[in-house]
Amino acid sequence: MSFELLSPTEMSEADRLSIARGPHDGPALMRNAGAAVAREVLSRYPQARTVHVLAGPGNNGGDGFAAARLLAQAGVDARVYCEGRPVAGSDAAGALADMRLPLLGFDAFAPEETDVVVDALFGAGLARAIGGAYAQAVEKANASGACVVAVDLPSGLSGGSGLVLGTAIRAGVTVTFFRLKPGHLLYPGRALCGDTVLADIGIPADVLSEIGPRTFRNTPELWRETFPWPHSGSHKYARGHVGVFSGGPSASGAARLAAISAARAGAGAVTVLSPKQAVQVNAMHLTAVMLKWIDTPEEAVNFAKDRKMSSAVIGPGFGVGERCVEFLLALAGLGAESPFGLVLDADAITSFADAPDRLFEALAAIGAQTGRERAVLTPHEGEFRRLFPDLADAQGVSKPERARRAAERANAVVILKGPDTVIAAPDGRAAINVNATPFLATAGSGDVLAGIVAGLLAQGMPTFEAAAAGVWLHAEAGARFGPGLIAEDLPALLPAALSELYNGDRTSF
Ligand SMILES: NC(=O)C1=CN([C@@H]2O[C@H](COP(=O)(O)OP(=O)(O)OC[C@H]3O[C@@H](n4cnc5c(N)ncnc54)[C@H](OP(=O)(O)O)[C@@H]3O)[C@@H](O)[C@H]2O)[C@@H](O)CC1
Ligand SMILES: Nc1ncnc2c1ncn2[C@@H]1O[C@H](COP(=O)(O)OP(=O)(O)O)[C@@H](O)[C@H]1O
Ligand SMILES: [K+]
Repeated sequence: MSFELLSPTEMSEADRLSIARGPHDGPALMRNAGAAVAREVLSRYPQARTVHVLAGPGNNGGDGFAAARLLAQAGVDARVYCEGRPVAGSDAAGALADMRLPLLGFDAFAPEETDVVVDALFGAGLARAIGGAYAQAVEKANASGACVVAVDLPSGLSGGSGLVLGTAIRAGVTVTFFRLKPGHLLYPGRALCGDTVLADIGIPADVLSEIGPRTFRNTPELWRETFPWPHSGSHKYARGHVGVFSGGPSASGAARLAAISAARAGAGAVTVLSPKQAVQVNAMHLTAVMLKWIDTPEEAVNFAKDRKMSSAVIGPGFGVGERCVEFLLALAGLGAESPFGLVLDADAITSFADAPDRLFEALAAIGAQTGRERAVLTPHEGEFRRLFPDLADAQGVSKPERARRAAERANAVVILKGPDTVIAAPDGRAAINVNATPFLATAGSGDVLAGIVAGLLAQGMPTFEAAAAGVWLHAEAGARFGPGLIAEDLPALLPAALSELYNGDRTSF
């Protein structure tokens, strides 16, 4: 499956460019869309005798008319309900004229549990909250227990943001066209779509070069070419050296989780940088990972320079406060001689809650030194709110857009975590992750993610790609375990996920 995602505006641009280039005009695209929906209904629900088609006033309704015509031709009892009529001369009006089935009002809509409902009320053109008779029809469909096949999007779901406007239909299957939309992958939308089927309706892929999509599904195709596999001439120093800052004696586990994960992700060397009081406890638990006693920011910077550290993780278990701020500001000065990647998680984010601009300025300095942002922030929604309170509360703004604005402001790649983790870069690229499992919601899981990303950064992978690959690998590892997963399990699950990537076992993800 392709990885570009199109906003409703970009999708209508794709329609427009495709129609301008031919060979399919608007009515032909609509017939193809209707045929894809009818095909899905007939193949999934061969026993269904009655199919209720809810048609809206725009082209989404037009797809519904086109599907109803084919369903009736196939011998199905197709009943079509419509309140407003399509605008005269529109493609939808043409599809209605071709359909030749009676139009019923929404009052007559009373689906049984064993029926199928085709939801063609609103798709890309949903402009405001659904209300009135449309909302009642949506509620009736949801309450009926009938299987719903949504055309393009479950009605009420915003294709751009994945947010619900007013109310929304709950679909068992969603048939969408040409490319997926962000709303199919972002919650709550993802949960409303059921299975999402992507249908080819004849729009040529080369329209994308003119549209230039900036939002993607996070699949290996997005970053595979930049993945840092070792080659025959590699030696451990060429594979990067990661430093992971440890907290005190009662908070050192997070750093060790991040450290072993960085090593599993392929870093040639990993050192836990530990305060004196925690050196002993760290020493008892580390084998391949090295250990260095570091008490001051100056010692950290000197060690990083002497031992050619190429990335660092700071935050997990480190402790919130001025000490963390001082370490971070010192590390931000690295990178003048060679690229230095910095992953900021947990306490390193929270430590700047009172003065986010201080952090953003420091990260801008890294960018200025290395020519590109080399820092990654990994907030969950709570941590995001501490640094970007205005963006956290922005009404109706999608998760990718919030992450993008944050990335631009922070001069860093932002991994905004959750069931639909978004990775965003200051240049406007954003990827939505789709392979996670809820079993990843376990203490320490975020520390593992921070370590994986640092491991990839240390090997020279570009920042956005390293962040996206790290999120994918973390989720893939979690998905391989399932129930009972704890964070300690994750590093040992990485080799299988990496092998699959390395061997190219799966050609499409
Ligand atoms: N172009 C093509 O060739 C192809 C397009 N395709 C299909 O077209 C779909 C997009 O069609 P679309 O742009 O007409 O939008 P659509 O989703 O039907 O809604 C717009 C209508 O709804 C109305 N409306 C909006 N919100 C409302 C609300 N809350 N409550 C009440 N009314 C509301 C709005 O009215 P207005 O806002 O103007 O008052 C307008 O009348 C796309 O999803 C795909 O299925 C495919 O066939 C492939 C080829
Ligand atoms: N419901 C969920 N489904 C999938 N992944 C989830 C879910 N909840 C959390 N995660 C993932 O689990 C990880 C938790 O990280 P974080 O909240 O930082 O935990 P911790 O600080 O305990 O390590 C993140 O990668 C996040 O995306
Ligand atoms: K719909």
